[in-house]
Amino acid sequence: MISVEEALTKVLSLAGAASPETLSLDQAAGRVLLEPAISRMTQPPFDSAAMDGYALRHADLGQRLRVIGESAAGHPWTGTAEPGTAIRIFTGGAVPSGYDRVEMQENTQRDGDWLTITASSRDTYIRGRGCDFSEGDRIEPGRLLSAADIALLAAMNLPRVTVAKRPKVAVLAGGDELVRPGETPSEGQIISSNDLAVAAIARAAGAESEILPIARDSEDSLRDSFARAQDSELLVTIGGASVGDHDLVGKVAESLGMERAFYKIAMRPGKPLMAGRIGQNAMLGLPGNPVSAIVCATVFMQPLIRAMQGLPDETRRFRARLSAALPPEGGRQHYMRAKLKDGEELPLIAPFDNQDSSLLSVLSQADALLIRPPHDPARQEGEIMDYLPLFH
Ligand SMILES: Nc1nc2c(c(=O)[nH]1)N[C@H]1C(S)=C(S)[C@@H](COP(=O)(O)OP(=O)(O)OC[C@H]3O[C@@H](n4cnc5c(N)ncnc54)[C@H](O)[C@@H]3O)O[C@H]1N2
Ligand code: MOO
Repeated sequence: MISVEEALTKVLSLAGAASPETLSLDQAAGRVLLEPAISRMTQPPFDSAAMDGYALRHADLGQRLRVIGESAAGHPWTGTAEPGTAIRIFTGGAVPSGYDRVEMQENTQRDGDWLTITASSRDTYIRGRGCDFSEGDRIEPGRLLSAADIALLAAMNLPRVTVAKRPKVAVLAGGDELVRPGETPSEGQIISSNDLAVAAIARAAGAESEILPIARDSEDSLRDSFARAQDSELLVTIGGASVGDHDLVGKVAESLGMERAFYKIAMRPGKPLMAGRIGQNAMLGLPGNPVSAIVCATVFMQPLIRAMQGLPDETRRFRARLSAALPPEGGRQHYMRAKLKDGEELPLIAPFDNQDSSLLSVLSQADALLIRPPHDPARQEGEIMDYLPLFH
């Protein structure tokens, strides 16, 4: 069995280079930028008023001023500045050259064409040309485009960007016991839940995920399902990974030429995780227990899908204080389903009593996975431990 860290390195090495596509900005949020974006604008393109009020000259403060023009956003004033004058100006309007400050209208008194400054602000209320960004400024590739990035790209007058295609991920649940939600299970059957969860987790990481028809517990059925996944860059199987007579995923994958990166890791839940490559495509074999499948999808599949889009592994651990004592651990790194509560300088974390890897009702209440390294000794209440936030 290899460690979680070694397994993650091997999983990430299954990612090929991201494929580029050009999208309009309204499609690009949540995508990874693959080429530098180079601004075609300087922003603001002119000195611009930050307040509604009057443009004037600092040298004229203390005098009554004659209002000789108006500058509104989109409607600049084109006359010539003269001493002792002011320009009525609105937020976003160009400050005409020759004027070096804007006074907000609350600090002025207007009488026909005449203006008195009743109080003078410390700020000039001028946003200088280029104070935000300049033509030629770059946004470097390798970042996930946020709503703010989209706004910045738009302001830079870049209507299209080159981003990573969404990786195609096929999710395959297998087992004679499984039927779809809404169907009536026969004796011995249950509802397939894992494939829906795994597909949702894949989508949250930026993939286009397809849920394949449930495979039966036969080599032929599995082979058919693998064939359907040929166009997907990543096939994620669920179940059939362990040592039982009906656990056929590894066998079928190998008969199709899978180069296995590893099988079995020192992780709880998730021991029978499998990863490798079939031809050009990556494959992850998740264990069937629902919590095992979902935890492995979070810890391994999500970083892999991000890597397929050119993103580095951004998994961040957080710290919390244990709100109860814990017994020592065995040889596998344990991801305990836990609940967070506000604490003083750190949040408090409480693992659920029942950590069985079949319990979806517990996982659905959990907001964190408390990480206990292999052979972690007994822990006291109040000790500081690492955790991963769940589903955020
Ligand atoms: N003798 C041993 N038995 C088991 C071992 C072991 O080391 N030796 N490991 C256990 C661990 S740990 C895990 S995890 C499971 C993983 O088994 P499989 O990956 O082969 O999963 P299945 O046997 O197919 O299913 C396990 C469990 O999960 C349910 N399941 C499967 N798919 C779905 C689905 N899509 N939706 C909902 N539930 C699903 C399935 O019905 C089983 O109850 O093996 C242990 N055994
Ligand atoms: O490792 Mo299994 O994934 O504990 O239930």
